[in-house]
Amino acid sequence: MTDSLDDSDAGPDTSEDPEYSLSSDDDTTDAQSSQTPDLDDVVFDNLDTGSTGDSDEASRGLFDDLLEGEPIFENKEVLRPSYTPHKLPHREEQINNMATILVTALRGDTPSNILIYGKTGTGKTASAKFVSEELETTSQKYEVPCEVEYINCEVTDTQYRVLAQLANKFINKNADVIDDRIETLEDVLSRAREDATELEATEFESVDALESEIDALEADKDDFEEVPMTGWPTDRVYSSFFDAVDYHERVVVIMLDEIDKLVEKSGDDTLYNLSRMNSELENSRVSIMGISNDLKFTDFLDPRVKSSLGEEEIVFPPYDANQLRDILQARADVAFKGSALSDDVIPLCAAFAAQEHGDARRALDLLRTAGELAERDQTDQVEEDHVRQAQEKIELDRVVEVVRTLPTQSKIVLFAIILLEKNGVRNINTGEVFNIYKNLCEEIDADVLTQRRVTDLISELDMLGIVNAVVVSKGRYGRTKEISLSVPTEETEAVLLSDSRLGDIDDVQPFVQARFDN
Ligand SMILES: Nc1ncnc2c1ncn2[C@@H]1O[C@H](COP(=O)(O)OP(=O)(O)OP(=O)(O)O)[C@@H](O)[C@H]1O
Repeated sequence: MTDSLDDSDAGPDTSEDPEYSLSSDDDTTDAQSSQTPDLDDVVFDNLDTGSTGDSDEASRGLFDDLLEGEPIFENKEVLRPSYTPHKLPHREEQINNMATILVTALRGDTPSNILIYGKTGTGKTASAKFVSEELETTSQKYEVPCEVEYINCEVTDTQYRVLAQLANKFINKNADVIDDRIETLEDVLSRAREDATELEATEFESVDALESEIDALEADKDDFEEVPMTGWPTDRVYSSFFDAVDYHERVVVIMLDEIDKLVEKSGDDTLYNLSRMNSELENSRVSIMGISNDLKFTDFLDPRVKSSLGEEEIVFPPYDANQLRDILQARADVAFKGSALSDDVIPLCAAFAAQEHGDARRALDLLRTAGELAERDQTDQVEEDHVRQAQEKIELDRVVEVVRTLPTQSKIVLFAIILLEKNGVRNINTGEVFNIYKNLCEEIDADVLTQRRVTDLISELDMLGIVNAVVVSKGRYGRTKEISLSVPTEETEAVLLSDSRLGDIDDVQPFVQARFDN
């Protein structure tokens, strides 16, 4: 098809050419437009402007350039957060501790509840998932019923949702178990109808008994009603979950990742209910594995919940630079082509991430981004400089995300600080920020908060690392805050102005002037 077009005089296929469709729309009547288009005209139009050639070259160049460089990556996926590694260096101790506690489940007993603590990126989720998979595999091997259910409480953050999600998981699992059982029994039934001695090896005394067991199983299946994601009273959701879990003998480990988010959002009722279930369950046993990066969240728990949940505690300390090197090296061996990394790359990524409280996620992000930047440069080696650029890029991305998601009032306060800095004001104080803030609010019709609230918002910006506010003593004039920006001015301003409300402010100069008038 392509060949015949190239060789013929008809010119390129214009069916998707925007120029063509524009001109035919522009000046044709309905009657004309229903006629066969005159291809020759279009071809000549394009030839006149020379646009076909250019755009072909441009679109060819776009991908050709990128493909030309030796690819650096062998398998980039292993550097992504979604990848679950099978080896977790420097977490042997924590993994063994978890396994020692959970092995009880394989003996058919209830394991103690476990609380896992550690800062972000210290491998808590990866280790807990690894142990769970091993636990489930071993339970299948020894035919001891043991199941692990994972819930991310950042997403599923109310008692209703947690219980409904769990209920539905177990309802579905029960349905599978029931279907299997019915299939087996129906098989026996059909053989028993031919030959009654087939029943001798079973627990059924007659074909009737077998039939009524199948009917009972069908009825059980119908009884399990899926829980809707809203609308039921919580008691009903709880009892659905309870019945579904207790349907047959098993040990269930409920893994609640980011458990602090659940407590923060909806208190400790869920944990209270889950932790007292075992005294009422007849067939099954439930054990909870909570994961948190907030060491203090248990302070908000009812003492009974706190002691039950924290039967066993496992701490995941931050990684140091050497440990991060090992983690990166193991992944890099799979992710990159043989000699794609220069010697300094892994130590530098590890050193940067070690400064960030030993976060393996950050280290892996850095390595992946450095690789992508090198790929974009079309070099065949990732160099130290790519890591430095990656560090800046990740930091900027973080700032952009934090600033973009600030509430409008905080954005106005931050904009006021930026305006002051851009106009060369040094040692900015709260009063100056407030004056400009007030004017900006009036301009965009936003509510004006009190100076005290604005001071709080400045402290919040400080905590987010966007501004730096230090309290300085002015001797007998008391104390004041000196505020400066901790993030790049231009980029932050651009993010703020992309907010439709702030973007409406055309000329900011009068607002800065206003600080001298107040
Ligand atoms: N010891 C390790 N070996 C290999 N990869 C690791 C190790 N520790 C963490 N990682 C990787 O680092 C990333 C973050 O780990 P993980 O999600 O387990 O952290 P976390 O402690 O649960 O963090 P958060 O509290 O933010 O959820 C994942 O991509 C994980 O595969």
